[in-house]
Amino acid sequence: MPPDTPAGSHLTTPASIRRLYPYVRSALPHLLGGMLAALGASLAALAIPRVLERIVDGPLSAAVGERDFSALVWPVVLVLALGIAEAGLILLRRTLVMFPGTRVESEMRMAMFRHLQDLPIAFHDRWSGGQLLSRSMADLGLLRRWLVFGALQLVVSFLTIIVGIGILLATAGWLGLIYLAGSIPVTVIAYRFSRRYRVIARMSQDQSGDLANTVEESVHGIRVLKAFGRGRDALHSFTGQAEQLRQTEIQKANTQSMVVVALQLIPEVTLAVSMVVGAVLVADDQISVGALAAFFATAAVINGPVVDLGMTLSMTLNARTAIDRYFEVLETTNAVTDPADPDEAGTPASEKGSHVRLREVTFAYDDASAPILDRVDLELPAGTTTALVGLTGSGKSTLSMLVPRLYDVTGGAVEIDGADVRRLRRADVRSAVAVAFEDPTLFSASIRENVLLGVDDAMPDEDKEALLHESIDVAQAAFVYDLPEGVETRIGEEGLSLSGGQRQRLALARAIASRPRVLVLDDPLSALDVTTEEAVSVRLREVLAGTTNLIIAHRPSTVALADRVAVLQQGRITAVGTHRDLLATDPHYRYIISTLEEDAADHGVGHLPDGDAFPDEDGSASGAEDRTRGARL
Ligand SMILES: Nc1ncnc2c1ncn2[C@@H]1O[C@H](COP(=O)(O)OP(=O)(O)OP(=O)(O)O)[C@@H](O)[C@H]1O
Repeated sequence: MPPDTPAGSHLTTPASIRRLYPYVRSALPHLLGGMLAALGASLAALAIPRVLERIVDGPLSAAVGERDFSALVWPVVLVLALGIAEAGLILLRRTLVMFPGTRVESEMRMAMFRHLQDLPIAFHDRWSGGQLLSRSMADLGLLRRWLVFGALQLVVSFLTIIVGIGILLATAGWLGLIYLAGSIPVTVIAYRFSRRYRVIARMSQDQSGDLANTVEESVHGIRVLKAFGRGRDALHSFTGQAEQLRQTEIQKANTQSMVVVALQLIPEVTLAVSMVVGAVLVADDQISVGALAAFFATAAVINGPVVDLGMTLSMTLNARTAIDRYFEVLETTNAVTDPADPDEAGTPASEKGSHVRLREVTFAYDDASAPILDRVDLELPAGTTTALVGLTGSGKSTLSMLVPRLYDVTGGAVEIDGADVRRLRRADVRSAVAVAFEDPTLFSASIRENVLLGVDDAMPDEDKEALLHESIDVAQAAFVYDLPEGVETRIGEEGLSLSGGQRQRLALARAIASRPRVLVLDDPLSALDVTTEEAVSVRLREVLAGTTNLIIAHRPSTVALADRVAVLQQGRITAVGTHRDLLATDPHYRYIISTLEEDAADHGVGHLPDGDAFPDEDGSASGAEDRTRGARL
């Protein structure tokens, strides 16, 4: 969810808009050119009445009297030229601003995407996808339309009104003053409208973000909704939100309509009053007929921007809301950053991977009152495999995410080869540590691209090819060769066209392919059937032997992959040892294992592999005896 007090809401509209400067800087010459063209068009429109005045007071009366129209030719040509110039300048304005407008939109969108990629997981925990989607798509589209049309229109309208009233005051005396008086209620109405509309515009754009989020969640979770027959409930909740948005839009339209009506009415009333006063002034010979005609023609030119003011202002306020919403994301500071003077990544402790140490690590989520991890001490010697076990919700996944610095510790330190991960470049940490998450997310790309995601782009193609097939082989994901285009097959959105076990094996292949010095596997075999699990385990053991591994285990068979086990209980590591020792000495471990065994038995998976067993510290197998004890306890 976005923050409660939106950043930028305290700013005035000009101050909020000024934040666009870095993005529109390069487009400013074009935008200013467009503005000058629009202004030129307005001036041309304002000049036409002046020519009309001369025609009416001069050649027209003579021409009508003498039926000789030759004196009208040049004035008419001038009016025509002014009209053509106005049209040409409008065209020039559109041409000048169109291209830079789309460029600004696209650059702002890319900046947002870059920032979203950079922001830590803690940010994404708080913000919904729909809100981010609507800010990077709908809001920026709105902003572009305002930049190429609304912003220019606002400035040009404002200047046209000022210059037009100035002309009226200078040329039409009392009539000019009447028009000026009419502009006072216009200003008051426009000001009150702006205050009210701004609040509704914000509400509407936030609600459409929430609606986008509901659509995204329902589409994402369509299987669950269908399976539980909850489609109707989802529709009901969607309808509620859509109705709320509709009501806000109606409120918005009503507010806009009222101001449009007022802004239409006031100039008309002003003109009616002016007509009466003008007739009296002409009758008293205080002004000429030509001057009266010029007054009405000028007033007609000014009335256009006045009547459009409601639309121009609402566009500007919508754009201001879009700017606020955009910068709320963009101005979110990243707490997980590269240090200004990063240390060089330490030399790996051994050829078999890095030495990882969690030193007095404490961690609390942003919105949590109590820490999840409390002064955790854990060492992962190079080349070893440690299984992390604990009851559900004990903080295993949380701990695993501290190693690649997806979150920063709130106390203590995570060290890789003696270096605090916060002192290293994030790219160095992430190339040293690979993670396969419990929920294997795959991208809408080919199998090859998904598996080689973490592989250095500079690696020669033939090495990449070998790595791809080796990783697929280790993860027992040979099913990919049977897909229509083998490893080039594109998998659907987030890999939904694959089964859970297939996705999990590809995620495992991806983690293995990046050849990390530290491999973190969050319950890597949870979606596999017994046979596949055994096959993967056999091959995985070979890979694990060459790196430092932390495996979160929810099945006894996953524990069996490890040399040693660490027990997480109430935010602390309470015991570390071999499975055998812990079974003998640690009651909480015995309890966990018996729970895991029961779960495994209930689901017919996760049994200890045949002919294999928990290795002892010296690598020897502890055998069936332990399994029996584990199961019994
Ligand atoms: N993003 C988050 N924001 C706030 N709290 C969270 C977040 N993620 C997890 N938690 C909380 O942290 C605690 C530990 O969660 P975690 O997922 O690390 O446990 P776990 O041991 O991996 O659980 P499981 O075995 O069920 O996967 C839980 O109480 C959970 O509610």
